[in-house]
Amino acid sequence: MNSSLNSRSIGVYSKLYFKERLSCLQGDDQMSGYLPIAFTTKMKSLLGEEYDRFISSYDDPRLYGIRVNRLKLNGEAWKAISPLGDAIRPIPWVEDGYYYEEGARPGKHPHYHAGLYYIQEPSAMAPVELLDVQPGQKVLDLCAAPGGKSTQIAAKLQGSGVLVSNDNAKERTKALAKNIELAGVRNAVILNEEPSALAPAFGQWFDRILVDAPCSGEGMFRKDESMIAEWEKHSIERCSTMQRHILRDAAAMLAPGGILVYSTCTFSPEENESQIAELLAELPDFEVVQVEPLYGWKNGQPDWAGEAGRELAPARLASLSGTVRLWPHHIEGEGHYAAVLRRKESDEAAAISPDIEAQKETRKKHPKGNAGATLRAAEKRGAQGAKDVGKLNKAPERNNGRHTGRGQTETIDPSAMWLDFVERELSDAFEATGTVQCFGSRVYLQPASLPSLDGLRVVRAGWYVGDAGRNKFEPSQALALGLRQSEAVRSINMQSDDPNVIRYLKGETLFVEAGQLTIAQREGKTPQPLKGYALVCTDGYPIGWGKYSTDGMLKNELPAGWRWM
Ligand SMILES: C[S@@+](CC[C@H](N)C(=O)[O-])C[C@H]1O[C@@H](n2cnc3c(N)ncnc32)[C@H](O)[C@@H]1O
Repeated sequence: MNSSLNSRSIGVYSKLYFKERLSCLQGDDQMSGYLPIAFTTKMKSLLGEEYDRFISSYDDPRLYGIRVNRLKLNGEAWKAISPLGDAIRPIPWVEDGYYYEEGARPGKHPHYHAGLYYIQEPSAMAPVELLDVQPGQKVLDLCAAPGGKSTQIAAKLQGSGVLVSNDNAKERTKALAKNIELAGVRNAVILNEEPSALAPAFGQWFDRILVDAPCSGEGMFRKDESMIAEWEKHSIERCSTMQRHILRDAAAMLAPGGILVYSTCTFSPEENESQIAELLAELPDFEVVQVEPLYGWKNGQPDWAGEAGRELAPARLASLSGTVRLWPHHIEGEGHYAAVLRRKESDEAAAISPDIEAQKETRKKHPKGNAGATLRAAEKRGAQGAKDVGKLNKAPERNNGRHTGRGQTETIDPSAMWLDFVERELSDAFEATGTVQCFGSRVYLQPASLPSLDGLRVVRAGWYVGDAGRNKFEPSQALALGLRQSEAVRSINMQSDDPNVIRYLKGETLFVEAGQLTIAQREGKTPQPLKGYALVCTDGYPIGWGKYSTDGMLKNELPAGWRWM
């Protein structure tokens, strides 16, 4: 790589260059004319004669993608009920991913509010496809907000196993939680932590880890012009330092034989091949799993790995060609990079001769990224075994006492109230998995076998099913969206083009004939009265709760933050 174009020179890039027109471009509206000169100069040097094709792709219209949520239905079933069904094309690298046309506005359809799909840039769907997630596995999505890839992972898990979704930005975890709940995920835990805090808590616990790293975002310039302005703020050098630390902590949590996918939406080699080369030099028990560059994807570039690459044995350096680059001039999608890494099984690791010298050198240079130390701490903690998550110290217990009227206080047990709700309001089809965990009056179903979350910042300790405050159990929106229609005792279904659906989504009260309610029959139990919670559905998929009263009124229980805007 040309040394005059390293990350330091990018730092010198000045705002004066921003939006300056490149002399070679014609036409006033061309986006390529607004790219930072430091960026285009560097790309020219990297791409050589391919550069012209690359840069003209910035003047192509941006692409729009949608991924059908296979936790709820598959692509064929969705196409059969969706007005978008005829106007979409499959994205070749993702099951049930589709391109849709600009102006289709899938976010403004009731199916969006039922969590039937996630709107996601087509290339951004690639990393999870490479992660090879299988039902039952323990999966960590380390940089997860706003949750596109977490919801994709959850669909691969099909409700079994555990998804731990983490992001260190508190504000962004709100969108993460909402998207996971909208998708109807039952087996996720959402955390708001630095990776260095997670590694000691989990040890080598995960079968699969996704590091969708914060990056300089060069691959998103066409999709989102604001990324160009962000580019200077998140300089390549700053990003690559962050990535190095995140990747080391992630590596410390991968089980032997496990797979870690590292991905970015940027082109800079410092954030891509160099990161992987450094990791390979430092951790001899990690290897690159070769990805076949199908669909117009291109090989990673070992010769772009820079200094880190020179420290690697030739075969390990060459293995970087098995990482992939998604170029906007070769595929219908934005720019991405992905590397699939595997941690060798313990017996394989013992047999390899580590690049010891390279490892020592790298540790000297990046003392904070010392995965070995983190790992030792993690192993120590792992040996303590799982503790009762009820001791989690982030959600202080509220006073759940209530007066009995006899001068005594009776303690309300939120978990008993949940079980009572299950008994009364959910049908025989409902099968709860996980353990009931209560934090204050909030009740969660937590995936079994999770290590202790003590001391961690927990956003959701599992599937948030409801709140037992105010002397009654109120089912959550997350419960509604995670259920199937048949799992509720009472439900009402409306076609998505029924104006009452939008009225409901806007928070209005509906009037419903008793005959429109579906009441589930339960074996050996007296039939439920018409009055009570009803799961409101569109085209057979839940969108929230209503409370039915016998005068035909369906009181709207949709929380304000979930309403149609
Ligand atoms: C590329 S975005 C992730 C997009 C997400 N995977 C998705 O598909 O919706 C990178 C994320 O990394 C988060 N992040 C930045 N530094 C982090 C760190 N040290 N630990 C964990 N997350 C971090 C950012 O807040 C941001 O949400």
